[in-house]
Amino acid sequence: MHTKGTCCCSFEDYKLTTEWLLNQTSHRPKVAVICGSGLGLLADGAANKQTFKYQDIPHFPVSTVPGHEGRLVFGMIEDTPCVFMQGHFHLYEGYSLCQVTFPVRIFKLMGVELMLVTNASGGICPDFKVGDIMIIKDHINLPGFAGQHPLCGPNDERFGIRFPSMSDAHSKDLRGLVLDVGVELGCSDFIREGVYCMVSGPNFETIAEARMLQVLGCDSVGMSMVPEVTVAKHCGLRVLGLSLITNKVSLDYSREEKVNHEEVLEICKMRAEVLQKIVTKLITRCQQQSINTH
Ligand SMILES: O=P(O)(O)O[C@H]1O[C@H](CO)[C@@H](O)[C@H]1O
Ligand code: HPA
Repeated sequence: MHTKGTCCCSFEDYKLTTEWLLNQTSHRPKVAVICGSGLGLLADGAANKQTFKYQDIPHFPVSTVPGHEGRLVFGMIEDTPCVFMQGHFHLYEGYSLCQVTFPVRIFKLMGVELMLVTNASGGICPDFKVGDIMIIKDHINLPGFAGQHPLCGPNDERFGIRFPSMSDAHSKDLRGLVLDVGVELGCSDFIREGVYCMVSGPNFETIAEARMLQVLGCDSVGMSMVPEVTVAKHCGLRVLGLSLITNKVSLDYSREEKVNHEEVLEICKMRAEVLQKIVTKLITRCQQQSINTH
């Protein structure tokens, strides 16, 4: 029985979904890629694909936001077995954080070791331009400050410890690797690094809120990713986050432009191909490194 404020998913739920998937596919993914708004194309580079609609997977939430296809795609990037989430879940859709992060624990139980998260966000750092790709160096869990935290409730030691450290949530090695990959692909000009802040949404920020976030040290703001990263880190996955700057957040009352989701998707479409190249190369490099270090 679940009590108020605790996780709505039991270990048996996670196990059932994992076993269902493992029975349906012979893929055994080592890398999971969560594709943010309009970035489902990241799965296109995978070979030997097998796709499941979220609605057909037991206990899986479904995507309700345009730009989130709602499909789980298994496939190979060179020699690395991967799983791609074409669309993820948000608090503003009405999901609990336990539902939002449900797939992460499924990945863990399936044997995934590395999770790459992508998303769209609004640039707060004045140096950022629309179309920049921000390597997430760190994050601020703003809903977490108000008790909206995916690890609230009884701790399940089978996944991780009660008080996990988050000071190294975003792998330093992987961040360095993205910079190298950026140089190789000739796209260093628009690769940045910064702090991502999660807000619950669904409205875009007021100017006063945006100014507050800037004072707090946020370089970009979005409505996702932090719960997934927190749960991934809790259960021992390596994590790398990449955020596409799709708009500049208004910090000035005289600015007339207003952001909208269509514009966000448009920029994602424009950058999806290069982001796909970065993700593909990164996965290949990780595979080579693990071969070299074993
Ligand atoms: O974080 P993702 O899902 O990539 O998308 C971002 O873009 C949407 C708003 O346009 C919100 O969902 C926000 O979080
Ligand atoms: O400006 C933004 N704010 C919050 N979330 C977002 N996702 C894309 N752009 C934004």
